[in-house]
Amino acid sequence: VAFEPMRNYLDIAYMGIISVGTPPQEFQVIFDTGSADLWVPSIYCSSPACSNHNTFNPLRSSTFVASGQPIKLIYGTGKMSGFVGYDTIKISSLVDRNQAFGLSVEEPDKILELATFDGILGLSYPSLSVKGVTPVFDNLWNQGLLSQKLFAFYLSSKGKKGSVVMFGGVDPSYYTGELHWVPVSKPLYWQISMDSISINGKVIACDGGCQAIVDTGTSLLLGPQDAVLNIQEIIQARRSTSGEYFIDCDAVNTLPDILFTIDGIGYPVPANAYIQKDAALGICFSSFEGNEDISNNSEEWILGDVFLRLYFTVFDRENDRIGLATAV
Ligand SMILES: CCOC(=O)N[C@@H](CC(C)C)C(=O)N[C@@H](CC(C)C)C(=O)N[C@@H](CC1CCCCC1)[C@@H](O)[C@@H](O)CC(C)C
Repeated sequence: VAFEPMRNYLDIAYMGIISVGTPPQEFQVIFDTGSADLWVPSIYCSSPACSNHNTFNPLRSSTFVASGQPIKLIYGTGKMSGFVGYDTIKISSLVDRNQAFGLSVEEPDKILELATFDGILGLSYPSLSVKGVTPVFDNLWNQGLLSQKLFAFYLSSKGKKGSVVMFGGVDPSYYTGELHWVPVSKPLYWQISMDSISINGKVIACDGGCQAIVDTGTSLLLGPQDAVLNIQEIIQARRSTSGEYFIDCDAVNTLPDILFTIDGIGYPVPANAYIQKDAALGICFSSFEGNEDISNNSEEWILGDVFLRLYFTVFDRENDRIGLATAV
């Protein structure tokens, strides 16, 4: 099992260090199960986001091979465009040779300029990656570097042991109880079927079942606008002028768990997880966010870091299933 330690940035993002090229050039990347491509900023990018981040210089890598293929990646927050190159990528003890990755030429969004990471390493299915590009995990597997075709995430909360993504095996010291396996419903994202979302035994969303994407690259819990509005009301969150929903911080002690039932098993999310405290401002916000991208009828949720801090998650490509267990 290869362990890649990650830094927890304010419970918003988890990033680890990889190196690209020979000799190695280091980058901080988000390990994102919600996308499938690897890219890093390059010396050919003049966006503000590139001038204040590490940039890859292919001219200084003896193992770099250019391809004329353009690449353009669009995320919920942020986008990049550039071109595809091949080089050696190092992730902890793993040496991923001849890996296709994006070199950015444009990174127009402010969010990437302010980001505490340089690039993104996607861990979703190859069907989600740009045409003809083999994702990192698939390349690692194809090179026989992993004993099992899976990876797992432990996302730390404040003051707990370090966050880590482990490749090729599961270290059971990161969870208690049993792993519950849920089949991937559609192998594009790490997508599963969810039974319901309830509070005090009453279904408040995902009534009759819905889809959920398990996404390490998303900070909060996203759902259809009106479903989320209903939850905001139930937890007495009030809309601020800036569009966020804030809650009386004392409510953490009185609001009940919200239960995400998946494959017949209930996964409680306590109020201290679905309420984010902004320590600096001393105010509290709801961790539920309406996703305007997702139409209200295709009830689809995104279980981000808020959920993943509570539940150690195994992403099993061998069996197209996700394992969930209570994180230590
Ligand atoms: C308080 C609000 O927090 C955020 O908006 N956080 C950002 C991540 C932060 C590190 C900038 C977020 O959740 N972004 C989601 C927003 C989306 C759920 C509407 C996203 O685009 N995540 C990216 C990965 C992000 C992209 C921005 C850079 C960091 C990695 C990817 O997982 C999704 O595109 C997957 C898709 C199913 C929605």
